[in-house]
Amino acid sequence: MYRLSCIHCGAEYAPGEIIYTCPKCGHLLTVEYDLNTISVTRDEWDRRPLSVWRYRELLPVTIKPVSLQEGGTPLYHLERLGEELGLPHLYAKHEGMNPTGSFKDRGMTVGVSMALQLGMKSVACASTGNTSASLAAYAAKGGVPAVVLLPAGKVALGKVAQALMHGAKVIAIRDNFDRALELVRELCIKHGIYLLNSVNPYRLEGQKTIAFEAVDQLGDVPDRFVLPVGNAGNISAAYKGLRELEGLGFIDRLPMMTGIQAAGSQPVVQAVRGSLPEVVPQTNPETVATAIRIGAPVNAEKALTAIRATGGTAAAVTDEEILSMQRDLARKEGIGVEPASAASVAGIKKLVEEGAIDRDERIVCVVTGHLLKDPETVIKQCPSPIEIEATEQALLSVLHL
Ligand SMILES: Cc1ncc(COP(=O)(O)O)c(C=O)c1O
Ligand SMILES: N[C@@H](CCOP(=O)(O)O)C(=O)O
Repeated sequence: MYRLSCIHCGAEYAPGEIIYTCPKCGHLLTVEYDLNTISVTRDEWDRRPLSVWRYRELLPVTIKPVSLQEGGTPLYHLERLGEELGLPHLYAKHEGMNPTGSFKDRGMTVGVSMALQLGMKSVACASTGNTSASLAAYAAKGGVPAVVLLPAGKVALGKVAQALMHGAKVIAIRDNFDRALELVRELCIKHGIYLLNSVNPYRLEGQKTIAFEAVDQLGDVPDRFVLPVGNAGNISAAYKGLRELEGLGFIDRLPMMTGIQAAGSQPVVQAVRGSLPEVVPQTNPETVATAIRIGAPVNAEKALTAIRATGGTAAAVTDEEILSMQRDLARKEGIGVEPASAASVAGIKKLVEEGAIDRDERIVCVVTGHLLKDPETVIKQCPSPIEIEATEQALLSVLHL
């Protein structure tokens, strides 16, 4: 049993209402379960395969879900990087291993299922790339048409390719992501299209399962949970999920929620570090990590609560620090991620250098999207392949043998 409730004024709404913010005060909504009526045990969950749907008692979907087998992603112990940083308990949860290569699939399996459950006939989103790739795939699976709005020229190649190939109507606007989101919100409200950005509280329900899985894989609550922050939905979702586990008595403490942004796009970091009551939007965000090139995060209010209520923190990393960590993850750990994803681990490195982290902490960094999402940024950082004549002599010569 669940209802929608406003995170600000507490007004409650029936689950079937197609609303994204509180009609009374305009603030964000959340899905609230009556935890007393949830009778599942941790043992029951443990007997099911690791996946978003292992946790179905804490998800709002009552129909057969639109699924591409999302979740169940690996949790890697970063042994080499951890040793270099003096962090023996450093882990990465590789969300790039989801069906379309990012954590968005956890949200979309729930979001597109809810679209069908609520009788919606079409779906839409604005995107820096991954949301559109995921929505396009899940809409295809669910048999609903999808419209996606992208900031022209600022979306990584792999993501555009996915949205196009899965058959979404792809529209590139001559402005940034924040404007695309404003436009698509208006479009959806005026034309009865189901909005599947993270302002949709049901979509975030799927994303909270990243934290559930991490706790199950680690066998305990990490001391710190680190996420790259763009629109700030993921950090909010993870915190909400962990609160629910606490409410059910499955865990007895919360990790320090830690958000990492790019130096050129860091409104949440500025609010946290400046102890501001709310996030001040940034008008011209810029970073090589295009996935988190977002100046006006819609979930800022939820994210600030997550960070502040858990004694967490936020940090900004430069593009060079992001790319350097992308290379380190690839070359020292064999983990291929896109730039925004490397930001979480780069942020931990920075916090270690600042002396802000206890080295014995058990730290889970969420690495959010796959290396192949943004091949152009990869190619720019690497030497070209060595082209030779097809002879043994030429081969031995370039190998200095
Ligand atoms: C790869 C990647 N990492 C991180 C983020 C940031 O997540 P959020 O917007 O939930 O803060 C996004 C998109 O939002 C993303 O695509
Ligand atoms: N990085 C995101 C930006 C949109 O965020 P959302 O969580 O509100 O959908 C993307 O991949 O588009």
